[in-house]
Amino acid sequence: MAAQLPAYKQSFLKAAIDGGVLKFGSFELKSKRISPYFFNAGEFHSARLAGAISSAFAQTIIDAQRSTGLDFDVVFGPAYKGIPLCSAITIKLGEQAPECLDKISYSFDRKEAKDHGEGGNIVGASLKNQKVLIVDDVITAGTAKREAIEKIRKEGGIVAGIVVALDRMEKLPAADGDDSKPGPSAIGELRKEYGIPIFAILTLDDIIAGMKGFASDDDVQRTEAYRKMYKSTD
Ligand SMILES: O=P(O)(O)OC[C@H]1O[C@H](OP(=O)(O)OP(=O)(O)O)[C@H](O)[C@@H]1O
Ligand SMILES: O=C(O)c1cc(=O)[nH]c(=O)[nH]1
Repeated sequence: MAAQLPAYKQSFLKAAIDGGVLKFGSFELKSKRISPYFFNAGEFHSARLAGAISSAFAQTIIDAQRSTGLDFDVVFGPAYKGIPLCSAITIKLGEQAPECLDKISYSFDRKEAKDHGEGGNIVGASLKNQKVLIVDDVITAGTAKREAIEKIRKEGGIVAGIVVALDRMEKLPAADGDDSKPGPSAIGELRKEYGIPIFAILTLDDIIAGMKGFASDDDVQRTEAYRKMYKSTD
């Protein structure tokens, strides 16, 4: 286990490993890259694991509030994996910081607009004129995060920041499709382009340090080779 990590990150990494959230093999990502590892936040479904992931998010958010002044009204989870996250994290924040019980809410989007009943794309708190914190499982190329930012802005919200469980530390996909060239990070470009802070509970470096005790040498080598190929220059 990565010894330098704060205790709550270590126990989150342990929960991800023990809960089978972190898998090794061959996985096609949203970006079309083929990855030897995959972080499936859908596996955090038991009461124990849902508690573990929401606690780690709440701790990361509270640390960011203290250290950077992060301020928000609504916790927004992009469909689909962001949906249970935003709800569980909001409940956990209310428990850990009771002063925010009546101050913060959650909200999420539908992948397809609903054309009956209340209609629309957003479920939960209105985003209009609200400071919105996006929570999601993973950041790879930043495509899903860009879509979420644009949706929130369209609804009149102000994006306050992003918190993810895992920063895969990857470079942006190359415009010419040649992924072998060095490139800037997806996370750094989002920070610059939108002027927002982005926080992660774990990074790929933490995972590689933590997997050494339990994964096969072959999986460690393939994950290190993937990091070498796709890690950003910043
Ligand atoms: O493009 P990025 O911002 O780097 O993020 C990669 C995202 O892609 C996946 O979501 P997907 O859109 O496949 O939806 P899901 O939540 O339904 O799995 C995954 O869950 C990450 O959230
Ligand atoms: O980039 C993705 O699509 C992705 C990577 C990952 O580790 N986990 C996930 O759910 N999606």
